[in-house]
Amino acid sequence: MNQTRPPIDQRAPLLRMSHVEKTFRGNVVALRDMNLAVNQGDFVSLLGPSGCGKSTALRLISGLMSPTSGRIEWTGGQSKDDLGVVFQEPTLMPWARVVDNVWLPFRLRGVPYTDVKDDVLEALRLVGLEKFQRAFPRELSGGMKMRVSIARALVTKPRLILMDEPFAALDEITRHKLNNDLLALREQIGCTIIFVTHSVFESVFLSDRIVVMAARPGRVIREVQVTAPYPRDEEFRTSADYAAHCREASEALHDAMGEAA
Ligand SMILES: Nc1ncnc2c1ncn2[C@@H]1O[C@H](COP(=O)(O)OP(=O)(O)OP(=O)(O)O)[C@@H](O)[C@H]1O
Repeated sequence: MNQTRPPIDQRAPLLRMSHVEKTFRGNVVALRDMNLAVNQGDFVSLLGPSGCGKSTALRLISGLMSPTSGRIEWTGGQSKDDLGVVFQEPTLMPWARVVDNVWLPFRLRGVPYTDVKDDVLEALRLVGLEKFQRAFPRELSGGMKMRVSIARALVTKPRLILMDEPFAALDEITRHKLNNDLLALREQIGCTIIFVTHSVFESVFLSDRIVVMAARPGRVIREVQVTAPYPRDEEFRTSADYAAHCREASEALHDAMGEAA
């Protein structure tokens, strides 16, 4: 099913971080006065130098950690079905078949496989792996393992998918392919994504909003909107519009690095 997304300035609010601070033991201020509003259907990239708090922001949103101060609020409150998470490593269970890895979020909630078989197979179809449902992770390439991880994140149809540098460890060609496929997937299911990356090129290709962060303390210093329409394909990757957005995001990143103490 293809989803139509409202224009970027007309989307309904989903999540808001207001004046969030996170201080770790030893007085490490990972984030200070972090403000971020995410709306339904957004593809937001968090782009910034190493140590600027991108992963900390994701962990706070996921509820794995609590902020030292400030608020993180979900429209309509948060439930356990609201989040899917994809990490840099696919984190699959090596002893379990693909289909059982994707069933995991349901299994953890005590939902039998037979109740959600259609959802599991649909998630595998969306990532192009329906023929590999009986395979074990060791039989798959790095890109295929990442697709399983993405299928597991979206199988419960979460309101928000968090992706922490999911393609950083993959070769360039696989990464481009997965970037293309992720956008196609988003067109089909209309999900909202927060995507952490170090790569200006990847952030411009994927996102409609790039939130540029600076370090020490981690905070948002600028937002770049990528106004190019979707679907985006190889033609966009070689266009003047893409190059112009990459330049704008690079300059913002350069400023962010200059702002680090
Ligand atoms: N559990 C922790 N205890 C202490 N300090 C931490 C902890 N987690 C993160 N930090 C510190 O907080 C800061 C932000 O870390 P974080 O991993 O969020 O940055 P990042 O932007 O995701 O970095 P990278 O791009 O290198 O993954 C860093 O200075 C890091 O050392």
